[in-house]
Amino acid sequence: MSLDKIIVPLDVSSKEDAIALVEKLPQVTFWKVGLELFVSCGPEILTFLKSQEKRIFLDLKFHDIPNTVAGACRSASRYGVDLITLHATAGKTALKAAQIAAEDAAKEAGYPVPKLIAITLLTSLNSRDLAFDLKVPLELPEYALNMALLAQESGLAGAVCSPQEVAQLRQTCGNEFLLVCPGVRPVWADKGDQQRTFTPVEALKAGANYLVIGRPITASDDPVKALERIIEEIG
Ligand SMILES: O=c1ccn([C@@H]2O[C@H](COP(=O)(O)O)[C@@H](O)[C@H]2O)c(=O)[nH]1
Repeated sequence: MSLDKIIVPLDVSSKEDAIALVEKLPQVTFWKVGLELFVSCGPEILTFLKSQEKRIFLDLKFHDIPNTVAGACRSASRYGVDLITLHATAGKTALKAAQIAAEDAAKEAGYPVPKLIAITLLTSLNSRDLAFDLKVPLELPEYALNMALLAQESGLAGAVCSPQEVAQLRQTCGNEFLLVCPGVRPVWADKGDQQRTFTPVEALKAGANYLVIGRPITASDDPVKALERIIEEIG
């Protein structure tokens, strides 16, 4: 069912606002907790989501030295979350250490091992940003693919990529590799700061496992209708 493929970010600044959104959209089973909410209310929001039997994408995008990234993934894996993000640019040693730490911690806590997924290149960046600001001498699709392969070679379950790169990553990384796509915009929605977008239908056709769709739903005057419209479009 298409609703199972949609992850909605709780990009709000308080636990009360987050709970109100979860209650407004009871049909959503998979929620994303990102930096804004986690920094303001901490793990309490994870406890709430677990109590509602929701799946949790903990999107804190860890990026640090191997010992620190592994420690963060160890702590995060004790909450029983389903997905955790870290930046592929932390490097192979950090990604491998994070995977081992997550496996050990989840087992100790009695939870299934969360899937670690690596950020390839933020969907708010375009080719110009990559070439001129970040001074990366690779074409954007090649860079994103290299980051995904780095994650795969390090034993991670998947990657976060723009829907525009998902077909290439799916072809190279195979069907078992999880591809989670933010930067998804129905034609009627504002793109905001997202640079590399596809519609929900295009992203799923290209091979995405999950679509992260935030503001088109959560910033809409009627989030319930906006979600229904997206589900209808996906069919
Ligand atoms: O490359 C990335 C990685 C993460 N995100 C996160 O996804 C959502 C997208 O929200 P929208 O409102 O649909 O733009 C947001 O929480 C980001 O932190 C991303 O956009 N791109």
